[in-house]
Amino acid sequence: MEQFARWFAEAAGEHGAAGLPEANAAVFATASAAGQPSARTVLLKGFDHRGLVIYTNYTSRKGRESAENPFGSLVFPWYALQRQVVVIGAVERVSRAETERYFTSRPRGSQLGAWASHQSEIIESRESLDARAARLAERWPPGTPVPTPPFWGGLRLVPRTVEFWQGRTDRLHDRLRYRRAAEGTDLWVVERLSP
Ligand SMILES: Cc1cc2nc3c(=O)[nH]c(=O)nc-3n(C[C@H](O)[C@H](O)[C@H](O)COP(=O)(O)O)c2cc1C
Ligand SMILES: Cc1ncc(COP(=O)(O)O)c(CN)c1O
Repeated sequence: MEQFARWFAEAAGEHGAAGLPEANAAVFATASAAGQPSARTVLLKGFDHRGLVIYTNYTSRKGRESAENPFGSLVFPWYALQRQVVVIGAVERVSRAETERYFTSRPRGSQLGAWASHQSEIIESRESLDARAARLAERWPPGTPVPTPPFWGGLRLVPRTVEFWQGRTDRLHDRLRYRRAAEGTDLWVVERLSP
């Protein structure tokens, strides 16, 4: 994760350089128990030695798939830097305390939005969504804290491999894959892959 932190800081412009817009946007892939894949963009909200954390609705497709088949992948497409990071690993839920800390930090509108959205379900119309949001805004008027929905929270991708791709001339790119030496350890084997 130290190497990830270096590249993430460069992408986000934490060294005074101009950062990429939405450097924390990544494509998150999951698969059903039957092995059917699905992918969507999410925002990375934190990372440390334990893994990478995103927040979502647990009843969404990604939430359901990562519960029935607890593996996933995150791809960071930092095109302007000719870089890509691909993380593959196990997916677990973050603790309730960690989710609540994050949910409380979100703008009130987003908090109400999380309650209003039965994410990934078919809805009748935009109006029905707006009407539900309006009812919820009355339930928790300004000044009242919005509780964390029980169906909403963090997912942590615990990396097994992290591949750092750096574009180079003639399609002879650098690809360095960090592979965990053994599950549960923080020892990594670095292997160079053919571009
Ligand atoms: C830039 C961007 C960032 C997004 N970030 C998130 C996110 O952090 N969490 C989330 O649940 N959905 C996020 N979305 C919406 C998802 O891409 C997706 O539409 C939604 O989560 C439903 O996915 P699912 O039905 O595959 O579970 C984001 C979309 C975009 C375009
Ligand atoms: C539905 C949804 N949930 C969660 C997020 C994560 O970002 P935030 O917590 O900053 O809203 C996003 C970001 N686009 C989103 O669209």
